[in-house]
Amino acid sequence: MSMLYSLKDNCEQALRRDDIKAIVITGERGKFSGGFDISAFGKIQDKSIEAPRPGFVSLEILSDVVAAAKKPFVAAVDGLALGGGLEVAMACHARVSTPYAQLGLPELQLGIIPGFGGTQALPRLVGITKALEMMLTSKPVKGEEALSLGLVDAVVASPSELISTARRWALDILDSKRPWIISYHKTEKLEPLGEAREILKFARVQTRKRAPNLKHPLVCIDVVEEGIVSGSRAGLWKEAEAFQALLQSDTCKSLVHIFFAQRSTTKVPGVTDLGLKPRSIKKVAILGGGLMGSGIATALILSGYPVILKEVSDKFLQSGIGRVKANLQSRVKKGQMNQEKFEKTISLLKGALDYGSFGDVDIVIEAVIEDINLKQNIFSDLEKFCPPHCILATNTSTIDLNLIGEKTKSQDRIIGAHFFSPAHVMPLLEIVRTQKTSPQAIIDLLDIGKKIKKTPVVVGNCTGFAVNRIFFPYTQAALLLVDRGTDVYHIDRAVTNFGMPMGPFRLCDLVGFGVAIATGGQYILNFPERTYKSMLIPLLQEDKRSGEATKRGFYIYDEKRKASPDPEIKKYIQKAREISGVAVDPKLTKLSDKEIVEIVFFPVVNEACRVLSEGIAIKAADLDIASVMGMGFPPYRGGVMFWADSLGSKYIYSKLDELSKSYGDFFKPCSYLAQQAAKGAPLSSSVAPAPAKARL
Ligand SMILES: C[C@H](O)CC(=O)SCCNC(=O)CCNC(=O)[C@H](O)C(C)(C)COP(=O)(O)OP(=O)(O)OC[C@H]1O[C@@H](n2cnc3c(N)ncnc32)[C@H](O)[C@@H]1OP(=O)(O)O
Repeated sequence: MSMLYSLKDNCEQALRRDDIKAIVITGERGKFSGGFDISAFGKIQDKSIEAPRPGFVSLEILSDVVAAAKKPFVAAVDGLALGGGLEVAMACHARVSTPYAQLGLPELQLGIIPGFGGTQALPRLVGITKALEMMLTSKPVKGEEALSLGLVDAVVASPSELISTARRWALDILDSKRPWIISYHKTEKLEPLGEAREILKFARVQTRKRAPNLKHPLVCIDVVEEGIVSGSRAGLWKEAEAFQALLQSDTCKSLVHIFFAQRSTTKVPGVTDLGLKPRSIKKVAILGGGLMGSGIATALILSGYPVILKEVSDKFLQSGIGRVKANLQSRVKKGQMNQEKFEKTISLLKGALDYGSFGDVDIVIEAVIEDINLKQNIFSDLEKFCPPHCILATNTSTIDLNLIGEKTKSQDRIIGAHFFSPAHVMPLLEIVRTQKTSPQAIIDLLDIGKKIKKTPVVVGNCTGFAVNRIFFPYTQAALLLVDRGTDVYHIDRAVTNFGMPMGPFRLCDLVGFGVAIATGGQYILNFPERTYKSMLIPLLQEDKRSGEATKRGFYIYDEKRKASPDPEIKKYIQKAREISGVAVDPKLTKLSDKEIVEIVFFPVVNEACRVLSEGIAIKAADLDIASVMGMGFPPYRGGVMFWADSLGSKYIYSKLDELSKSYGDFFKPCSYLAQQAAKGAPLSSSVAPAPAKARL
């Protein structure tokens, strides 16, 4: 906040001083500004600091001091100019940037709208369509594009020329050699009113479709409209008031939590605080060219890692390489990659049918089928053929790492690198450590994760690790409901309306029942007391309905992969009930959406509590990130634990307790949840790590 006051003081002082003719605003160390201090949001929300009065920055400083100044202001932009940073730059009379500068208004991803005049200045500089696109997607533009859009006035070839060019530009404005432009008064880029209204209407329709649960993108559109219809001064007022109101919203609180939670996943006590440096990884080997292996290979070569892809036969190898090529081709088709980059990237991939070229690999990632014996043999081979420093990683999604490494003496370099399918697209990387995994191996994998642009979450070793373990009860609860009378499609609708990308049954179809049954087997083995055994999936599977790949599962699929409900499903449900001896419960046939969401997600919360209290997850915020990035839990609800805390541990405990009395131990609240509820404490309070022997 003090930064804003000093900006005002410095500007006013510069305007008073006779020896200053013009002002250049720039940033330090190659960065203009990342915007308003997001950590202050929480302090404003809990009232430990006072929010600046509405309009203090946008009207009193940027509009009335900077834009209205009698001396020219020019922004010299290098590196990032985001949010409030870009808004300061847009208040200036011109902007000069470097080619690599990134300019954007990403406030919407924090649940707010630009609050320092951005909703008014940006449409006037780049037109309404582009301004809305930049704000609604939160995506920045680079120097050259900013120049072609009119967001900056000049791009210098190198950062060394930035300040001198900006100074010259400011003096040229003073000497009337260049125009003196007040962004808020510019109108020529604004589309005529009728057209503007059409653009805004279209944007509203799209926004409602894309984010039906979110209000703030619509508020942003309203505020832009106010400026177009009633002038930028009115727009600035409306923006200031809306900004203050949105700052207090649950959506903003949740998204700010996600922002910091995402950045805190790389801070692992006892690992990242030891002063270790990541070792250089020059060569990676991947075992298995299936869906996962080829996705991982794609992610790695896209970030410049040379990769050897090993398969058991030439046929499998060629199809693995083919999959990687197809992944890259899809980028070429979307215009995200040119042919030259394609050739360069694919040249980093080499195929292998034996371990001959493994003598100098720095990390191996095993991605073969989930077969314990096979994995054990592979790891003992790896120990023979790879150098002693080589990290031995497995992409298993459920199997205990201690079992996988049982036949080796390399337990310190065995680690889990659990990617999510499709691995080159999904942002999460679950890094699994055992009691023996060395901190250096974790540091190296964290570094690879950062380079391939994944968000890593470091977790302990157990069946299902963190993500799969907490989401297993999700499908289980849904099956329990269906067995007792709730409609399959109502469950999927309720869960999708809540904000998940798809409901549990549509997800099952997508993943395929083979995987669901295999994972289920692991759970029955390891957590028998809380695994719900429905016959529905095995019955469907028996009838060759295995999900989307077979065009039939809980839904039926047309040629374009469009899913439609299938009335036939009732037949299977009836049969499943008969086999299990389960009766329809009339209460469960008419549940509200809210009740469905609670019954499906509270067991997820319960399992997340176990994962946390057993020390599998380091902190609750990691589970929030795991749920958002691994399963698509809506980020604007803050992740599974944050959402649970917004409802309260007491409430969740009482609901689960009630459900367990009617429907069994599947719902039984775990001791950590019971203990937090008894204290009335949040579930995300820090927990003392479980004793080492409790961890696998
Ligand atoms: C009124 C206005 O309209 C309101 C606003 O301006 S809201 C703010 C708008 N700005 C943003 O949303 C930008 C948010 N920041 C980012 O997107 C990214 O941090 C970035 C692109 C600036 C840099 O990314 P990257 O180089 O990967 O570094 P990253 O790890 O994210 O950030 C470095 C550190 O700066 C912190 N940080 C970055 N931007 C911050 C901000 N605006 N406020 C507070 N802290 C910030 C991060 O939390 C992180 O802290 P840590 O080292 O303690 O974990």
